[in-house]
Amino acid sequence: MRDKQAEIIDALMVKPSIDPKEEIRNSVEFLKSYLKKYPFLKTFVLGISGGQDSTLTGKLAQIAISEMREETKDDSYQFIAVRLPYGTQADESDAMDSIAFIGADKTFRVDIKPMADAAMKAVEENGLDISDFNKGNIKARQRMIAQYAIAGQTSGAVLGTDHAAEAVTGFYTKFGDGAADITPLWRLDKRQGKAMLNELNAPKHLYEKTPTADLEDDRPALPDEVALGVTYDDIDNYLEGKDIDDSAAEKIENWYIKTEHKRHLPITIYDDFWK
Ligand SMILES: NC(=O)c1ccc[n+]([C@@H]2O[C@H](COP(=O)([O-])OP(=O)(O)OC[C@H]3O[C@@H](n4cnc5c(N)ncnc54)[C@H](O)[C@@H]3O)[C@@H](O)[C@H]2O)c1
Ligand SMILES: Nc1ncnc2c1ncn2[C@@H]1O[C@H](COP(=O)(O)O)[C@@H](O)[C@H]1O
Ligand SMILES: O=P(O)(O)OP(=O)(O)O
Ligand SMILES: [Mg+2]
Repeated sequence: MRDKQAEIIDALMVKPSIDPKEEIRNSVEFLKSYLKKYPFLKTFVLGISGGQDSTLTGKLAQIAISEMREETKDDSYQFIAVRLPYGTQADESDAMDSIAFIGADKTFRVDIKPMADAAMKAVEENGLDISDFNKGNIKARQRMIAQYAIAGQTSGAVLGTDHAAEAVTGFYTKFGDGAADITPLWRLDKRQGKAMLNELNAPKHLYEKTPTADLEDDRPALPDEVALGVTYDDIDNYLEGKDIDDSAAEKIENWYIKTEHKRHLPITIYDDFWK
């Protein structure tokens, strides 16, 4: 194994293989133990896009919340699924299938288009042209603003969907979808998440679909693998300690090094990870 590969696997705590049933239970118990530690927290809030990661995170959260309700007889424990389209969303039906599979207690819908467009316009009044790529990150941050507003009103915690196969390349918007209170998938790679959804009898089309951040107007539904220049198969094999092509391994390591700043809180004078 490459030295950097061993370092990354250690940092992201990825296992070479998992028992899906066991990891489902670990995640649910983790979420429940957090609610028990902080009893003022009554809801989990999560954006549901219709993709693999939010489907899995949402299902785990709903199981945890349902068990809490059952065990405590406190009906204020609720899972809140949040639809966050930018105007219309081409794969809206997948998002609705995901919410139906999760069996979400509540579903809210916030169209982020007016607020994202207003933020763009207000910044552009300073003579700056915001690129379509940068606008994509504004959309991701507006989604997180909406989720925190809902959590603030419902004694909630915001869940994030970050997992090892995204964390390794820093493939998320800093303080956008990268901002959350609890990340139940952290440690898992993409195929391990798929195996857990299979175990949970999720509709196959929700975890066999092509992963996309779908943030750009000019390149709708751009596959993550095209944006990254490396496949999730390679990323998963790398994270599971297997040998992959040197060129793919180098790409992954370059992404990891370039995005190190995203895996830390704001840098202070005492930090030295970047030196
Ligand atoms: N999960 C997903 O699929 C998903 C979701 C959202 C975004 N994305 C992708 O993630 C990427 C996000 O773009 P990005 O990474 O350019 O934007 P970003 O906003 O996440 O990070 C860039 C910002 O980080 C800061 N920064 C950059 N280098 C730094 C450094 N060395 N030290 C400290 N701060 C630094 C700067 O403020 C810069 O504007 C895009 O490719 C987008 O498509 C993927
Ligand atoms: N369109 C969306 N509606 C609700 N929630 C969304 C939407 N797009 C993204 N999200 C949330 O952000 C994370 C990260 O998305 P990526 O597809 O990985 O970029 C996603 O899991 C949702 O929670
Ligand atoms: O985060 P999601 O749910 O949108 O999944 P994916 O990243 O696979 O699109
Ligand atoms: Mg997605």
